[in-house]
Amino acid sequence: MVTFYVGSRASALARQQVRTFLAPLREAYPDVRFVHRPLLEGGDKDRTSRLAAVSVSSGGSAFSTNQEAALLAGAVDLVVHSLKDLPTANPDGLVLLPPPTREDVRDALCGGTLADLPEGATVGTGAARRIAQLLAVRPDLTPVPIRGNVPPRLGRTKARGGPLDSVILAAAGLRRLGLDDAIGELLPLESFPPSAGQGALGIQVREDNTAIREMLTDTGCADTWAQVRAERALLAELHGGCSVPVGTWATTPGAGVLTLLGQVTTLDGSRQITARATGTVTDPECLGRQVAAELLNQGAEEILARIRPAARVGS
Ligand SMILES: NCc1[nH]cc(CCC(=O)O)c1CC(=O)O
Repeated sequence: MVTFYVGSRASALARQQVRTFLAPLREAYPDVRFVHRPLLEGGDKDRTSRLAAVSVSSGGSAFSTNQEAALLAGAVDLVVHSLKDLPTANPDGLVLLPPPTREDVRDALCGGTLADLPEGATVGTGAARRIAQLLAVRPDLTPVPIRGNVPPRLGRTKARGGPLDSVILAAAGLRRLGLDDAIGELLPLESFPPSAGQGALGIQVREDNTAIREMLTDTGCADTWAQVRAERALLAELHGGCSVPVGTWATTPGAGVLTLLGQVTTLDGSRQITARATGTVTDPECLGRQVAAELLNQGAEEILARIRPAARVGS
């Protein structure tokens, strides 16, 4: 019997994402054994994992470098990431495969609605993009930096006994964890375009692992794949990671059409640049570069250059 080892972070969300990803595969390949090997990342302190010591010095994301090292070392055959946590620079020897259909791409306000929050209300989010977008529509609100996994972040709201009026979280994570009832408002995509790849899984394998690549050739969603490639190409062109105030949202309305919205906002929300274009699903990177170029034409570099050294917190 063939066994494939599947890596992911050890959080509840990551475990749920692996279950969701593996369910159809387990059904389609009853003779293959899929073994989940959760692996703690970055700030995680689990000493029991024999893989926790493996690390790469590629300067990658705190959410993904251990996973990538485990893949390269052959300790796992495949890693299920949250795509938006994966840097756009691809480590040598690893490739991304088309992921399953993406979850809800929107950000969610938990604890009221934007219109109902009183003047000066606190909104928990550490993400530069979310802070900037929030202040662009409600400059009176008070962003409060929060970090950590989804459930403890949600626990910071007054509704759940915490100190904050509200928090912003990705709808995808909330839905995957069955926490949809905490959503007060799904933020409109035109003013709150998400992080590149939000709501999608990042399915990463070794480039030379033909067995698993063959098995997974037909399991991905072509529309999701075109969308996230365009979004990531836009982000890469702006040299952005997960810590810059860049929002991007691609759609595939049908007939091979791909649309892409890009948005860059100053951290205080006072200036916002938006660009959009339409292309084809056959060349998502071209569309991403085109929209990025339009943003740069409108002055995006000036905004990003000012923010880059200061921005540290992801999402
Ligand atoms: N940066 C943390 C992170 N990475 C992926 C998700 C949620 C799931 C997703 O967007 O795919 C989250 C939490 C959040 O932003 O609320």
